[in-house]
Amino acid sequence: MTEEDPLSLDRIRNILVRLEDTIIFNVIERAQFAQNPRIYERGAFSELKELGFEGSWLQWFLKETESFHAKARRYTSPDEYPFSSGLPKPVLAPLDFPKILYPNDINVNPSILSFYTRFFVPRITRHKSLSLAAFKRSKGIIGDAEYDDDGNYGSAATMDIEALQSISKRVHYGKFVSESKFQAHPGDFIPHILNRNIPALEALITKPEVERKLLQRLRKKAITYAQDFAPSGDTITDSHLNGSGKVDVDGVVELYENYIIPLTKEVEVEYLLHRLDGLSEEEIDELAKR
Ligand SMILES: C=C(O[C@@H]1C=C(C(=O)O)C=C[C@H]1O)C(=O)O
Repeated sequence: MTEEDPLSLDRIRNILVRLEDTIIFNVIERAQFAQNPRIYERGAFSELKELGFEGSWLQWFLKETESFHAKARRYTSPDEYPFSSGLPKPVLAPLDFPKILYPNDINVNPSILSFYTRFFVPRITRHKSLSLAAFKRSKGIIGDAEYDDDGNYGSAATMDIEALQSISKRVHYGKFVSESKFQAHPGDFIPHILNRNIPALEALITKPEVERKLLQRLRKKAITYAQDFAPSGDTITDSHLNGSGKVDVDGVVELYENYIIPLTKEVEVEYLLHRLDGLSEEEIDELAKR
């Protein structure tokens, strides 16, 4: 609310760079626990059914957490999106945010939640799940009981929520990126919006060099953050190389390359497809001349 130019593309990109650190550290924190697949299964906890909640442990954690955040007006901010529906109204009047984004109801959190629980959590917790299985075997526990579950349901779900919220913020920032690019060259976008030419819009918003540099920077960050720095200042262990690092470096890079970046671009294009909704032909012509 205090930025001179809230739609500066450089400023928006700097926010995306900072969110890389947040996402990596949230992934490191989640990777300290086993997969605990039970917390993602709907109806797996009879205790929740007795409370009248039919979803998964994580969905219950999300609903309870986001209900409080909704009362505290978190979701009146244009860069915060809930995963749950049916949330209570804020107890405070919404802040008078400047109207930076064009009105829209784009929320891709259902896709983020599905990808995160089905593909990403098993990937980043693999190391911890395997070491847990080895420990259980040493105690004579074999078969399915060896794997995946260390009972840290509350800690794992808490870390999941932090990771999901940071990924959601990052992906939905695609709206600010799109508004910035649209306002810089509306005439480039308008014909393709009117023709709903999605490939042309994708080509206009895609910046391969920005993506290439991002993935390079991300790998360096993940390797650095994954290292265990000896307390006495001895040589740094290359734990990320022998697989015992605090984070799956390839997993973080692939998360961005195969999911976060493509989904961000889907949000950018979806936002553009609705950027002219409700405008008259004269208003669109005026925009095209700018
Ligand atoms: C976010 C932008 O738009 C696109 C998406 C990117 C991403 O998700 O990291 C990077 C570059 C672009 O292809 C941008 O131009 O900065």
